[in-house]
Amino acid sequence: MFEKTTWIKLPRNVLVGHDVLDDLGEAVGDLYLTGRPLIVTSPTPNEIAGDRVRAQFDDPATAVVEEASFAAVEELKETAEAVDPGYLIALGGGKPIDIAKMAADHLDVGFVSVPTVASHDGIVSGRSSIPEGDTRHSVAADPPLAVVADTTLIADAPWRLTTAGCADIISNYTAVKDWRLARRLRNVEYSEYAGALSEMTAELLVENADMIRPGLEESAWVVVKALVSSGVAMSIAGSSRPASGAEHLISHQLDRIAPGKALHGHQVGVASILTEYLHSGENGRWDAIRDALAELDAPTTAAGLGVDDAELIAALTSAHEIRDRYTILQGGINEEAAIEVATATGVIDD
Ligand SMILES: NC(=O)C1=CN([C@@H]2O[C@H](COP(=O)(O)OP(=O)(O)OC[C@H]3O[C@@H](n4cnc5c(N)ncnc54)[C@H](OP(=O)(O)O)[C@@H]3O)[C@@H](O)[C@H]2O)C=CC1
Ligand SMILES: O=C(CO)COP(=O)(O)O
Ligand SMILES: [Zn+2]
Repeated sequence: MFEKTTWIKLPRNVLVGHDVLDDLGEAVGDLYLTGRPLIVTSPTPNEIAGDRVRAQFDDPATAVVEEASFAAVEELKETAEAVDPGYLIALGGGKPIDIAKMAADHLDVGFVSVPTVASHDGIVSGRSSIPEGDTRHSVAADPPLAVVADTTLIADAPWRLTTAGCADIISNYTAVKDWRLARRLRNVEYSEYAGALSEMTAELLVENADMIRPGLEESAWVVVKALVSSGVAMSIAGSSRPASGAEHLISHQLDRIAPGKALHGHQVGVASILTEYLHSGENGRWDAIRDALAELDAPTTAAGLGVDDAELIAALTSAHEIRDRYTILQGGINEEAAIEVATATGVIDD
């Protein structure tokens, strides 16, 4: 008997473009939500865009979060108890978006994502990534009901955050390779639709890297659309598999070994060079990944990430220990082999 069920949760309204922040009220109105909104933001986006958001709603409440942590999620839930919001609006980068996403899930209310940076695909996905001690927990939650991404604001945000978002998308290329490998060797559930969408999104960014430039609104638009596609791929898969393979494991280990030194997207980009080499050898597309990252001003080396060669090697050799997710690193890579791949790809010096 056929017993499979699929439940794909996707945002209903996605607005990306020039000054669309002023259409937020209309996009939210179209969702038929009731009650007052609680706007969850952090200091800079609150200063840049908080008043423009508040002006579009009756009786909005605001919570400003300073850090991403489980304590911040609990604090937000306490604020929500006092405010009694009908829904949450997250305004800012990954920090307020992840906290609002998780709190909304616990409170059983909807949430709307209003990214002011394009730093990673968490701005549209159904996953929160919350640091705790030296670990980052990837927690499933409902994706946003709507995403309103104002390219005017995003184009003005620090360029390094945008290049991190680009690198997070480029890393989908190796994430999908790991997913396919896991299907072949461990029969893990695989979605052709999610895999193809994620892979195509990464390919498009690699091919068009030279057209993505700082301060250009059109570039912000291309990057946000790619992040939306990546989020949709994860929603179709019902997991982060289409966008998170061994390169993400290496990055998660770098978060522990060398915390706070580099942005998530930059770490997964460099790690993707390594895992592509491991998948396909010297004739693989690791150099196309490296060249696309370089074209975008994203780091391509350990030094570019601000981490020591030894820290990079430690992350690479221990990445397989942290998650039950079959990848090219299953069983681990020893130090000698790790140094060889990192040297061959120029990620560490000879
Ligand atoms: N859910 C997921 O899949 C993933 C989640 N993450 C999580 O996301 C977080 C990192 O994301 P990131 O977006 O870098 O985090 P932040 O929200 O901290 O944003 C980065 C910086 O940009 C500032 N900022 C925001 N908008 C603007 C703007 N328009 N102009 C200028 N500055 C701006 C913020 O200011 P301020 O300091 O005032 O907030 C902050 O200093 C981490 O908590 C990480 O764990 C990372 C990867 C994946
Ligand atoms: O960063 C992500 C996808 O780009 C989320 O992946 P994780 O499930 O590894 O946290
Ligand atoms: Zn990522």
